[in-house]
Amino acid sequence: MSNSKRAVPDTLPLLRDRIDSIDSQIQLLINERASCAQKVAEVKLAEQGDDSVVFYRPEREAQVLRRVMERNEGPLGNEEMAKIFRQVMSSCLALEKPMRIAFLGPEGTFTQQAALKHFGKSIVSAPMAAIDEVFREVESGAANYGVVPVENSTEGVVNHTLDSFRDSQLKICGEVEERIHHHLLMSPNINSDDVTHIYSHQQSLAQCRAWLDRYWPHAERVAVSSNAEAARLAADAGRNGRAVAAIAGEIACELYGLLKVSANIEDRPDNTTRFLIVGNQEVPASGKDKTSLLISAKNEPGALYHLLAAFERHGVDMTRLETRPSLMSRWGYIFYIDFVGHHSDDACSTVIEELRERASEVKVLGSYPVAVL
Ligand SMILES: C=C(O[C@@H]1C=C(C(=O)O)C=C[C@H]1O)C(=O)O
Repeated sequence: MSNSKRAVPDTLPLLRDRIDSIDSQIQLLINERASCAQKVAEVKLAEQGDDSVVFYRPEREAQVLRRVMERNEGPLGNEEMAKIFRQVMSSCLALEKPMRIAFLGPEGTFTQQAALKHFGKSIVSAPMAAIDEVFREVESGAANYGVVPVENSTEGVVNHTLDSFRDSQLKICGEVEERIHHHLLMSPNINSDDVTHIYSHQQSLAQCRAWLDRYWPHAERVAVSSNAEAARLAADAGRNGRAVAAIAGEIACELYGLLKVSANIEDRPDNTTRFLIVGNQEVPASGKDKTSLLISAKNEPGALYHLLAAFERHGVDMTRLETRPSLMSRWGYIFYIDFVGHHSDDACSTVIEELRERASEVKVLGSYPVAVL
């Protein structure tokens, strides 16, 4: 006992020396990596030319991160290690020019959180007021990519996002999943007993419905444009002595200086939202991909059955099917289908060909790497 006590002051400086020396090696290696990435960028510039050059390669980044996770032996966990490499790549890419990423804002939304998770922190993030504005910002070239929510495990599909693909030529370049934790937030200068209204986005109110019924049955639920906006309104109200609460996530809580009165109030502990990355790029196969299609079916008996049969015939695994009204004809429908694989894979391209024979329109919204983080 007394020996090990005496050993600590001797080993602590030694361990710290060792850490210092490892850090300087890591730093050298990171810069060596960054120089390599710069050279890759020069090659891309020479090959593609000034105007059309695309530095960001989603399939390559997914492969790098998957390899990091595969070879990881700990003690750091796979995801933790991948997050570190995520940021290293983000910094390397930003050496060219930080990418401008439009997302469903305002500042502090889960979509912003998803954008940072997918691209790392070395980006310029551009909050947009609505999902179709995110699409427009990318279509006009003002932003390199956009991030929009597409489905939540508790509340289902985000219709605005699916509908935006009807008239857009943008491609899906990636997906990212985010565990969604909601908190009840209030301004520190109000009394929770006085609260009569709870603000949040309609999706978040729905994801906390049972909790609200149980603990706040008499508070009026007010749907606003985003949960970050709800947090901003609650902070504003608090400054004016009005007792309003908000349901929002961690970054909105910090951003608006609110007090977390109840944490993790979502009804389902596995509450997860999936987001899509949209851009102007066709992403080559990464080895583990997904494809999204938009299909306008002919209005005839068995139309959906025949579409689905093509997947079964060629052993392609369909992961999602959503239906939206077509708007072109009354009671006509558009189907959104996700399946495992890249549209250039043999089985997938055969399925797409067969769907084209049956449907009035088949639009490949994109093939993209399955979310790594
Ligand atoms: C370096 C490259 O360009 C970018 C940077 C990457 C990286 O830092 O590893 C990976 C893919 C691209 O987004 C590349 O294409 O290899």
